[in-house]
Amino acid sequence: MLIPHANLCPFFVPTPSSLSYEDCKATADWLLTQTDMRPTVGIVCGSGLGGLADLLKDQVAFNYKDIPNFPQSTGHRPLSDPEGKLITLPMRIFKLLGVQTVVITNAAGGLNQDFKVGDIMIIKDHINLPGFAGNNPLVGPNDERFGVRFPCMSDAYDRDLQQLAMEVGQELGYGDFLKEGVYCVLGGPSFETIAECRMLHLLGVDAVGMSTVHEVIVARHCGMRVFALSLITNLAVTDYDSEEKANHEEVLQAGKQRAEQMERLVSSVALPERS
Ligand SMILES: O=P(O)(O)O[C@@H]1C[C@H](O)[C@@H](CO)O1
Ligand code: HPA
Repeated sequence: MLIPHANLCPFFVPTPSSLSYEDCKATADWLLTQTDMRPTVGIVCGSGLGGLADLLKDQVAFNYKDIPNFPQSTGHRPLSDPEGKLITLPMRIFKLLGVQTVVITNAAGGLNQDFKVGDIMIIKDHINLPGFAGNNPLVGPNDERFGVRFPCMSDAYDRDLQQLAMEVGQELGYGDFLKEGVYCVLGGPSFETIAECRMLHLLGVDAVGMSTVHEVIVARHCGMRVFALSLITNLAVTDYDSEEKANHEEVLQAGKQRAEQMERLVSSVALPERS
């Protein structure tokens, strides 16, 4: 199953009703009545990377508005938008559909000095910076039917899938632009200041973005394997003399230029029967 993802809403505070087991089960059960397909891989597409959907054969597509309890739209939300509470709901629906592996892609700004625009970074770990201030999607009552109260995150990103992606990437001839690193999420929607980029660099962050981490936390909470890639669409500005300015058009453009390779890598790692 494949969906586009929403940005992190920094003031996201889940309420029991927004994430109840019963809501998710009703949604999953409805989807299962609509198709004989039983997905084992769930894919969340990042900015400019929606072309992954075209790789799927025998597609069954649903309008979000027709799916019970499903967020009506995703994408860029103002901080106060209450629908932002629902960004991780699809992970729990994936789980109840039988999905075992979640693949997430995103666009990100490169902080590692060795990174170039167009590099693909296999995410090996993350920093949930908003989480330091209590912004964690698991805040609130815990439903043990999804997972434990205090889930481990030291194994958030599946190491076997990371290694497989490195090997497959080398075989595909992607060695020059395939990297690995730590992704840090910020709330957005504004891009970072120069001082913020410098701070993130000092913290050991390789790429910065506005998504993915909350989905990863919820996916791991309910026991799915996670594989995630960042496309480096721009280089974060750390120099006050620089004329560079991050902008969304540049992000989308870089996404288009590397879309084919991203799609091939994802399909080779997660959907080997399709590649
Ligand atoms: O793939 P995502 O949505 O994480 O992409 C980044 C964050 C913003 O949505 C957008 C900014 O240009 O790109
Ligand atoms: N910062 C945050 N999010 C991003 C960036 C960035 O530089 N590029 C793409 N998404």
